[in-house]
Amino acid sequence: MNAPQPVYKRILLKLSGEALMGDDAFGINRTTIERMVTDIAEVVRLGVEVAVVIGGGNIFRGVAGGAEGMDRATADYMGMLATVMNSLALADAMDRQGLTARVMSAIDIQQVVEPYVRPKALQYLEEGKVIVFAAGTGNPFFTTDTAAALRGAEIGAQLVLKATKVDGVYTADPVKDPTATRYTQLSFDEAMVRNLGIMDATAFALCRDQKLPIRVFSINKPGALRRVVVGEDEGTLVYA
Ligand SMILES: Nc1ncnc2c1ncn2[C@@H]1O[C@H](COP(=O)(O)OP(=O)(O)O)[C@@H](O)[C@H]1O
Ligand SMILES: O=c1ccn([C@@H]2O[C@H](COP(=O)(O)OP(=O)(O)O)[C@@H](O)[C@H]2O)c(=O)[nH]1
Repeated sequence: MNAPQPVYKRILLKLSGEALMGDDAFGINRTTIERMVTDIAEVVRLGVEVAVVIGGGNIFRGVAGGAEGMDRATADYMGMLATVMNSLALADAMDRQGLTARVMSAIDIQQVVEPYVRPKALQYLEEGKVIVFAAGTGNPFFTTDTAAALRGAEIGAQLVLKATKVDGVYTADPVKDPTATRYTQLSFDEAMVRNLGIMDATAFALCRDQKLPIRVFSINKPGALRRVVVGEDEGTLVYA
């Protein structure tokens, strides 16, 4: 029997910063990042064009305790810099596994990474390189989930994949409410009306307006990314 073929040509993968910690209390866990890259390499080798947006919650978050008493915009810029660090680590791990990765930053930091230039990003994707979008949207008061929606729409991705600690969207936060049940699929309107905390409303609204579906799935489930890419039922689909 032939191996299943990908149903998407181009995807935008959002990796939670916190997931990079693995079981550590802070920072980047080597085994975890290598496992994530192995999963990404598998779908790249299926011929899928992959762009990644990575969060920064494992290092710094503008709204977290460590930022209490700080100016919000300043704290958010620190959060964006945290995503640059994660992006460098991720791209390095990709290069070590034989992928060609390019980091593009939404804020100017040219000695470290190249700036985000849309035509250049499209060219890299066509060449089979993996892009890591750093520094979120480049604006305070936003999140990397919104950056994933924005970049996903800009590069013409067919799907945004949100890889996170939970295995889908639940009726309530499953970490806090053990009676919560998982949706197989739901509409953006439903997700927003029910105020489901899995993603912020800005990200949901942008994807809804652009008719860009999102699939939420577990980052800890080996092979889950490949299953999503070949169209198997995995996690939760949020659709317009
Ligand atoms: N309705 C919900 N369904 C699933 N997860 C939810 C829901 N509401 C809140 N969450 C929380 O959202 C988190 C996933 O978002 P993510 O951005 O990856 O995490 P973080 O913000 O911690 O980096 C999950 O760990 C989960 O606890
Ligand atoms: O467009 C953006 C993206 C991120 N951030 C800041 O960067 C932090 C880390 O990103 P995020 O919380 O989205 O990471 P994740 O939850 O995925 O780990 C956020 O808390 C914000 O402070 C920001 O200001 N603008």
